[in-house]
Amino acid sequence: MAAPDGRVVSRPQRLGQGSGRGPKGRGACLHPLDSLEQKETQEQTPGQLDMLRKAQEFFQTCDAEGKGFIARKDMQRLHKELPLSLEELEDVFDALDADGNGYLTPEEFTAGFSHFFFRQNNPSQEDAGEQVAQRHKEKVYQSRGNEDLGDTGEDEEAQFQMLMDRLGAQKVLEDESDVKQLWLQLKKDEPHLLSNFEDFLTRIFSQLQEAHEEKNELEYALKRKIAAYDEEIQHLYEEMEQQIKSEKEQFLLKDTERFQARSQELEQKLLCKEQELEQLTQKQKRLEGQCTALHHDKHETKAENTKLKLTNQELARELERTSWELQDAQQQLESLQQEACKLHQEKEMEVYRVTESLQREKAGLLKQLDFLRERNKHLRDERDICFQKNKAAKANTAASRASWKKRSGSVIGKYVDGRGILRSQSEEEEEVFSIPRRSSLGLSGYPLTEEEPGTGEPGPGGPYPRPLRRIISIEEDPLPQLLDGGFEQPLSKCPEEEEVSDQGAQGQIQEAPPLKLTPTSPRGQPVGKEAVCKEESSPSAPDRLFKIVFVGNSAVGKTSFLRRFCEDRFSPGMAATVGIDYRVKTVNVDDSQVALQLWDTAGQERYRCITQQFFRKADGVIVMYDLTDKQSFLSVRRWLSSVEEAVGDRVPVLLLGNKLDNEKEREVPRGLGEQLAKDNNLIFYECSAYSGHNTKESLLHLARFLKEQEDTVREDTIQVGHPAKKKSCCG
Ligand SMILES: Nc1nc2c(ncn2[C@@H]2O[C@H](COP(=O)(O)OP(=O)(O)OP(=O)(O)O)[C@@H](O)[C@H]2O)c(=O)[nH]1
Ligand SMILES: [Ca+2]
Ligand SMILES: [Mg+2]
Repeated sequence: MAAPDGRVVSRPQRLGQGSGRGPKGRGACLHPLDSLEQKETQEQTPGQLDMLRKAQEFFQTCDAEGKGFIARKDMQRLHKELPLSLEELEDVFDALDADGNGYLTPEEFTAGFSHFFFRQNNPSQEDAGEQVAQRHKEKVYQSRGNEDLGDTGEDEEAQFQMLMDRLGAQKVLEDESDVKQLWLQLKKDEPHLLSNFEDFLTRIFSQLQEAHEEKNELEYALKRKIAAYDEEIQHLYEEMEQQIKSEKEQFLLKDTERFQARSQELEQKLLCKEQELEQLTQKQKRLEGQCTALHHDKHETKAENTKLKLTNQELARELERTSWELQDAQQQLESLQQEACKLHQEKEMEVYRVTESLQREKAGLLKQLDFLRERNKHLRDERDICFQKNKAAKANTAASRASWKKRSGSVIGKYVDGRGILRSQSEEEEEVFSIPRRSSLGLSGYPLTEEEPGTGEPGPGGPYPRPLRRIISIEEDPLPQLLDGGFEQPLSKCPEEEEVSDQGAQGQIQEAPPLKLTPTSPRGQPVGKEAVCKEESSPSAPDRLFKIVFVGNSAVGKTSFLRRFCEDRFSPGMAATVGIDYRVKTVNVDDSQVALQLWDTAGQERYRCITQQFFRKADGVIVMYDLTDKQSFLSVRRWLSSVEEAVGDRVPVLLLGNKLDNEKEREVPRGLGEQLAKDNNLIFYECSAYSGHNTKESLLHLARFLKEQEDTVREDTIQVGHPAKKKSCCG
């Protein structure tokens, strides 16, 4: 080991000696050498390391500037220091520049150093150097074989490794074993061929090296290309990324915009909804408030209701109690009213009686007075005549006197019942009628037949007993004595009148035929004051009497009408009727005498209850209204119902519209009266008491109707024995 070490070491020493600048350049380039050293330490043997160190020193000498590589001019600078020409240095550089790129890396330099160094030292005898080396090698092998066989193998191994290193086989050969075996074989068997083999190997490896480097270059180019491609791809990728990013951004922008628009829209909607919600909430709150208020009200109302109910119940109880009390009170009141009414009626009747009596008395007295005056005059005349006439006429005068006594009895019986007035009227009258005067009360038209039975005086109506003084009502016949069989001489046959008639003084009164007795008739024959009615006095006594009641409002003209009918005259400014009055009038109806007892009632309200009582026994009723006074017409219905109330509908009714003469002031059209009459089945006339229009016609119509009705009843009673039906009076 020492020998190869020494030899290998010697060559660098020489080189170092030759250059003499080893230590100087050594410190200039440490770094690449350090890396080399490390590598070499791992792979190279110590001899090789030594040589490598030498090579490195030389490399640093060449690379004076410490660039890390040696350029061609660096090598040419060694021309002065080395015993080599410029061309030779050029050749060395070219030989060392294995990859031919124009500069030498430390690896290239180190690899080619040894070989070239030896050839440099022996440029003319290259083979000789090789031979020397060969010999040296052989010597090494021999010494090894001789000294230690084990050491020989190792040496050979080292030699081979060196060769391999020199050739740079590690870079191109993976398995060195075949080459090694062949080398060993050749060394053993043909050592002279070894150098050839080594040359061959050198060439091979050099070519291989070249190929390898080419490959590396290609690889490098490829790598660069790949890098470029990669770069391009990267670029493209980046571009694409950029594009994608921008697209994405654009999309995002659009999306965002859309989203924003949408969100704005939604926000708007939300706002709207929120407002609506707010409104609704407010509404709800309001409603809730109302609800609460209502609830509260309801409660209050309920409470109030309950209270009211209780109050109501209390009130109802009170009402019931009160109504009971009221009923009691009413009953009491009713009884009191009835009592009062009764009292009132009694009082009224009393008043009426008194009034009537007074009136009648007055009227009777007046009439009596008239009559007596007449009689007085007549008697005076008679007396004068008597005195003047001779005695021959005396008998005649006596007869006349007897006759007077008899008539005057009847006549005075009618009018006079011993009235004191007569005396006061005239002394002569008193002389003539020396009758005791009595006061008498009665209705007007009452035939005053009352007479003291004890009076010796042959008074009027002498033969009858004097009846009790009383009020005549329609229910009683006012002249019963006249209808008596005992009464033989009716008023109409009064000798006075006869005489007057004879004498032609009055001339109007006709002698009535002898009274016919009609026992079948329930009615007496009336001889009322109006029987003296001159014009209407019928030739014969009436064979029937009808009582007719006259009603109607005050001032419609009832009294005027009766006056017109009975006396055929009209006096304006009549006083209102007081109580009740009556007149009798005999009329001729279909050849029979009918006496009409006409009851004139007072229309004033206060006499109504009296009037009412007169309906009951009436045969007919006349209801009168004033056709110039609407109110009187409107009252007709009330009058009709009063009549109906008292007698039902069995009595015929004559409806009269009076004052036809005053057409200007008419207020009730004729049609209304007609309609009312038609509706109530009445006889109807419009008349005038003033002009006398329709006064007789209307009453005759009623009288005829009553007569016919009575005839029918009579016939029915006799023939069939059934009650007759009421005839319709109108039409
Ligand atoms: N123009 C005119 N006036 C009349 C007529 N009939 C009566 N009068 C007047 O009417 C007024 C009342 O007449 P009366 O006959 O007293 O009336 P009454 O219906 O009897 O009245 P009471 O007795 O109160 O019920 C008097 O002034 C009459 O002159 C008539 O036909 N024509
Ligand atoms: Ca090179
Ligand atoms: Mg009257």
